[in-house]
Amino acid sequence: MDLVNHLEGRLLFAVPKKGRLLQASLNLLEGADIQFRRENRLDIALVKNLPIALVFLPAADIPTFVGEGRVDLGITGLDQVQEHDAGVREGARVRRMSGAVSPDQIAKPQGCETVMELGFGACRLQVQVPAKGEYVEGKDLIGKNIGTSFVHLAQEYFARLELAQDGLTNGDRVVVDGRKLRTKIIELSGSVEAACALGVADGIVDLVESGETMKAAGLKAIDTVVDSSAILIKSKAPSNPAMVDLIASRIGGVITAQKYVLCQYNVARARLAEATRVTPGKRAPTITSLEEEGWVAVSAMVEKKRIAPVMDELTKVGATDILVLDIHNTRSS
Ligand SMILES: Nc1ncnc2c1ncn2[C@@H]1O[C@H](COP(=O)(O)OP(=O)(O)OP(=O)(O)O)[C@@H](O)[C@H]1O
Ligand SMILES: O=P(O)(O)OC[C@H]1O[C@H](OP(=O)(O)OP(=O)(O)O)[C@H](O)[C@@H]1O
Repeated sequence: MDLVNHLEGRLLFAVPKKGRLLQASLNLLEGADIQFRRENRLDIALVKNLPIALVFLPAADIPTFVGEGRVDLGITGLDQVQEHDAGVREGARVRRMSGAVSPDQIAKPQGCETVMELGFGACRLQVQVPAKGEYVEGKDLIGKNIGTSFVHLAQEYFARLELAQDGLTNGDRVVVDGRKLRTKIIELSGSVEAACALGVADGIVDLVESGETMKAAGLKAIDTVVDSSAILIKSKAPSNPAMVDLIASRIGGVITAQKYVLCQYNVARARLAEATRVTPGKRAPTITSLEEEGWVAVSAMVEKKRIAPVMDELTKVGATDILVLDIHNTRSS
C-alpha cells in the first residue's frame, strides 16, 4: 500500500524512530490505545482505530517538522526543542546581519507548543571538562574548542558568557549581531565524550543521565545548559485540534496512571480526619461506610514514590487492611 497517499484527513503524530525515547514512547501509545502496525523499514504507520498516522523521525528533527506545521503532534526531548529554537534564533540573527531584511520583515517562525511533560527521558545537557584539568566554570572555556551535537545551544551559552566578560548585554542588538564568537564550537554527531581525550576539544556540551559515560571518559560537569525530559509538542495550527485534545487527554491519563497507585484501607471513623490528612487523594478521598458500626473504608490516589511512608503513617493512625493497587489507566478533565 502506498502509505503517503493515505495520509489525507489524518492527524500526523511524530514519534522518535530510535534511541532513548523510542520504547517509552511506544509504551505511551499502547497505553493510549493508539493501534498500529509498523511495516519493516517504513517510517509511516497508519493508526487502525483513529484518523492518525504515526511518522517515525529522529528525535532531533521532530521540533522542525512540528514547528513548521508539517506534523501536528510529536514526542521529543526538551533539549531538542531548545536546540531547534536556538537554531531559529541564530538564523534570524544571520538574516538581520546580512542586511537583507529588517527585523520586522522577518516572518516569525511558527514554532511549537509544549502540551505536557511525559515523565521519562530525564537528562541534563551539561558543560563537561576533564576531571583533572584546570577548568572550573563555564567562562574558563571562553576562546577554547568545544565539542557538541547541540551547536546552537552551545553557541548561545558561550555568546552569553563572552558578552558578560566584555561587559555587554544581549539587549544591545547591533553590538550582539556584529560579534564573532571567540569560542570555537565543533559539531560532533555522537560519542562526544571522546572529544577531550582525543584532543579535539577542551570541553564538551553533552547529555548526562546517570553520569556513567562522563565518569568513564574522565570528565566532570561544571554547568547545566538545559534540564530536559521528554515532552509532547504540538504545532501552533494543528490540522485537527479536537483530535490533538483527545490524544493529549489519553496520554495524560496514562501518565497519571503510571505516577499514582490506589491506596485502600479501613479506619475507625473517629480517626478518619487524621487518616485523610495522610491520603488527601488527588481531588478528595472516597469514603464509604462499612457494615461494622464506627468504621469506614477509604480509597485515595497516592503518588507511587510516596507510598511506603504513607503506609507507615496510616498504620500509625490505626488504619487496617491497607491495600495498594496499580492503576491501569485514568482520565480526568
Ligand atoms: N542518557 C540519556 N538518558 C536519558 N535521556 C536521554 C539520554 N540521552 C539522550 N536522551 C534523550 O533522548 C533524546 C534522543 O537521544 P538519543 O541519543 O537516543 O537520540 P538518537 O535519535 O538515537 O540520536 P543519535 O543517533 O544522535 O544518538 C535526547 O535528545 C534526550 O532528550
Ligand atoms: O549519563 P549516562 O547515563 O551515561 O548517559 C549519557 C550518554 O547518553 C547519551 O549518549 P547515547 O548513549 O545516546 O549515545 P551517543 O553518544 O551515540 O549519542 C549522551 O550523549 C551520553 O553519551
